[in-house]
Amino acid sequence: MGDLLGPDFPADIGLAVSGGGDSMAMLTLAHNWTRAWGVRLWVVTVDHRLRPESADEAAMVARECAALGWPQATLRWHWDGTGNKMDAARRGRLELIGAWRGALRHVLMAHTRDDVAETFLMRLARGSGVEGLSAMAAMRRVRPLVERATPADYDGALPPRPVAPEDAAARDGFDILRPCLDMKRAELRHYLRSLKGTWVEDPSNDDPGYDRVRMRRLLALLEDEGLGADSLAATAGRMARARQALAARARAVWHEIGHEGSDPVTGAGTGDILFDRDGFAATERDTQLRLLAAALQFISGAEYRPRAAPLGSLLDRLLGGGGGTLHGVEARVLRDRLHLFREYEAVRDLSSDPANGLWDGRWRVEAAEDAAGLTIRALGDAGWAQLPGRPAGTAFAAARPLPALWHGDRLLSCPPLGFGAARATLCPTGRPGLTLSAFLDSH
Ligand SMILES: Nc1ncnc2c1ncn2[C@@H]1O[C@H](COP(=O)(O)OP(=O)(O)OP(=O)(O)O)[C@@H](O)[C@H]1O
Repeated sequence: MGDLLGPDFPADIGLAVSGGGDSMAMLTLAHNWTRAWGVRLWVVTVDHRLRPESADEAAMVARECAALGWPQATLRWHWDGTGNKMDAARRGRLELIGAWRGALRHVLMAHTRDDVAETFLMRLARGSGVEGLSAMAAMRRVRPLVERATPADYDGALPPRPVAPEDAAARDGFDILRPCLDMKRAELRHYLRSLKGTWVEDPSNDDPGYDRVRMRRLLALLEDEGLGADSLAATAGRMARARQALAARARAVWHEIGHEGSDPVTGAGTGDILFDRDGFAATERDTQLRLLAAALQFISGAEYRPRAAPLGSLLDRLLGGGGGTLHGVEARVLRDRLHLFREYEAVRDLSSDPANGLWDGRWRVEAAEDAAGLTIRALGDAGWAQLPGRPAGTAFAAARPLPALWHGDRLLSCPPLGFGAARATLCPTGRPGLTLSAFLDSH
């Protein structure tokens, strides 16, 4: 655990505990560990309210935490009935935990080696490549989705809040740590049983309607044939290392042929990504795809990598001298460069108050004067027409999606083009100062 947290780990650590065997075992392990290290645990349980027993399960976690002496909160989730239920629950859980965690920098989750093996099989069934077959990392950064928010519907204790919204803890999101990745589910259960610990069996873990449950059953059959969770997880681990090597190669190519966030002529920060056309064309296809996928996610802030088929066809079009849009990004060939910028359609209707967090999830815009009555909207056609002159080097199409400060219909400022007195800070995927190079690292 200490290895995962690093040498200067904080005194307060979050723990996501569902009441299932894995996370109850993690709670017990962490409890014993804290004795040696003087760490305080803050436990969170999300009651998804999808099964009648879920409230009792959360209450069981609350009782166990009270007995151990750790503060616990139960956050209630409301499903709006849209999307895939399990996927929606997982996202909703992360959002609620993000709002709950306050100033906590780390939240521990009890994913196990079996989870890695099941995920590997699920991805194999979809024909995934190195990316999808890579084992989940022991640490994953979650970007700040709901800065400064407090969960609306909860019981129990909330961790300390950040002192100011500008605090790094509030700004940079938090890390999910997975200390049980090298442990097997059976080991954790054995550990709990021997300590006479309590846990609940979630009946949906036996529902063959779920892919994961079917893979768990398949894994049990494979295990009998000598192809078990250990070997699958080991391969997934090797895939993760291969993926890191490929990412390192992409980063090296990026440093040779890439240009970030700046207008080719004025140097102003536009958040666009450009590649030298010849250098890009001379790069091997895997790296081209990796760079393109990273650039699309970096610009749009999308949580997921674009799908392989549309990504491949966008790459083919670019290599053939054409362009296209994907993932909320427009890609074009511009003389000797490939130019990727935010798709105007994706931001055309976004309007926000300068005081209200990030515009388009990636721009912080500060007005020079009193911001009352001002809005941030895309420059658009109307803003372009109000610019005092043609911005040197920025094409109309790439300028339209840039953030601008408006007073009604009057354009006051478009900071990325150097027009007006407002200031803008680019925060790709919600993180100020994130570079594509660093993004490729964690990608
Ligand atoms: N409802 C929840 N409330 C709090 N944390 C949760 C919840 N569901 C999952 N988690 C966290 O995410 C981890 C992985 O979730 P997953 O759904 O894969 O759980 P699992 O493998 O069934 O584990 P468990 O037996 O602990 O429920 C859990 O071990 C736990 O740390």
